[in-house]
Amino acid sequence: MAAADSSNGATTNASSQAVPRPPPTPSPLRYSKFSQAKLRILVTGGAGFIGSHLVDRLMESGNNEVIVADNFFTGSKDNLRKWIGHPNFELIRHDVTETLLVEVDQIYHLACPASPIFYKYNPVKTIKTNVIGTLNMLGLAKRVGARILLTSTSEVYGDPLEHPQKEEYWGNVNPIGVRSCYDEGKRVAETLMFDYHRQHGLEIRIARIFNTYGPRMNIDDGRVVSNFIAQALRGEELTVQAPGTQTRSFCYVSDMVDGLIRLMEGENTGPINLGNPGEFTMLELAEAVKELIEPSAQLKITENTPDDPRMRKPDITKAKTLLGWEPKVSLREGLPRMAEDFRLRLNVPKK
Ligand SMILES: O=C(O)[C@H]1O[C@H](OP(=O)(O)OP(=O)(O)OC[C@H]2O[C@@H](n3ccc(=O)[nH]c3=O)[C@H](O)[C@@H]2O)[C@H](O)[C@@H](O)[C@@H]1O
Repeated sequence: MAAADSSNGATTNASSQAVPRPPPTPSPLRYSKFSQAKLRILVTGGAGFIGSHLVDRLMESGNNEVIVADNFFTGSKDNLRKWIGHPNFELIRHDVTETLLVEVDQIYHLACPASPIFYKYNPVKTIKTNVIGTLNMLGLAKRVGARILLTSTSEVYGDPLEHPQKEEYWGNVNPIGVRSCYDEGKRVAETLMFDYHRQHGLEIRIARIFNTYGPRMNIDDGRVVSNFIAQALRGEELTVQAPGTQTRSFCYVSDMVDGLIRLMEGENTGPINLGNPGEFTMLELAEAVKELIEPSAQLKITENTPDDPRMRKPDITKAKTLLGWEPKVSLREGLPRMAEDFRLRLNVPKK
C-alpha cells in the first residue's frame, strides 16, 4: 500500500515532503505523438504557392505546430508573413538536399520548383532536390516514425497515351529530355517512397498533383494561368504556345489543399490523382481570361518548348471513392479570385 502511495507521489513520509519536487523537465517531444497534445508537422517547400496555403489550413486548425523548411528559391517569406512570430510556427531556411533533424509526427514534402522555367533553370539541382531531398526526408521520417506525404505530379505520366490518366497508367516519359529532371526526378521520388514503405514499414502518402492555380502564385512564375492573368492585367498579349490545342485541367488551390490533407489523414498510401477534371485547351483558357478579366486582350501564338504534353486530365475516381474528395471551385470562379490577388500585387486599379 505504501509503495503504491509513493509511486503516485502521495507518500506521507515527512522527510520526502520536505524535499521540493524538481520542475518537470521540458521535453523536446512534448507535442509529438508521444503526448498527443498537438501534432507537430513539417512542411518542406512551405513558403511556396501550394505550401503556404497548406500551412494556413494546418495553422488555422489550432491543433498543430507547423515547421516550414524552405530554401526560398521559388518560395517567399511574404507568403507566411501572418504566421511569423506565432508560438505554433517556425520557419527554417533550409535546402532539403541537406539533412534536417527535427522531431515531427507528419511531413508534407513539397519542396521542389514546379514551374518548367524554374525547374529547367538548374536541372541538376532539380533532380538532386527530388532524389536526395526525398531520401533525406524519408530518412527523417524513418528516424522519428513520422508519416510522410510526397507531392508528386501529373508529369509522371509524361506525354500520356491514355486519356484521362488513371493512377495505374505507367506513363510516356522521355528519360533524357529537358523536362526529365522534374518528371523522372518525381518518378524516382515515388520509387523511394514505396521502397521505404516496403523495406522499413514507413507510413507513406503520394499525391499526383495536376496543374494548380490561385492567389500567391509568383507573378512571373512562367506557368500558363499566371502568365495569362499577369499579361491581361498589364495590357500585354496573351502568349498561347503553339499549337494552342494542347489541354490541361486546372485545380483551384483551396481544393488542392483539402485533397492533400484528406490524403495525409486517410488510410491510403496512393498514389492518388488530385486535380480538377475540367479540361481546357490553351486557346480556351486564353478566351476565358479575356472574357472574365480583360475583354480587350489580344492573343499571340508563340513557340512551344520540347516534350510539352499534348493533353492532360485526371481520372479522380480514386480520390472520390477513397478520400471522399472532389474539387468545388470551377475555372470560371477561380480565375477572377486569382486575378484580384494579382491586381493588388501589380497595383493595377480596378476598371
Ligand atoms: O502548373 C502545374 O501544376 C504544373 O506545371 C508544369 O506543367 P505544365 O502543364 O507544363 O505547366 P505550364 O507551364 O503552365 O504549361 C501548361 C500549358 O500551357 C502552355 N503555355 C504556357 C505558358 C504560356 O505563357 N503560354 C502557354 O500557352 C504550355 O505550352 C503548356 O501546354 C509542371 O511541370 C507540373 O509539374 C506542375 O504540376
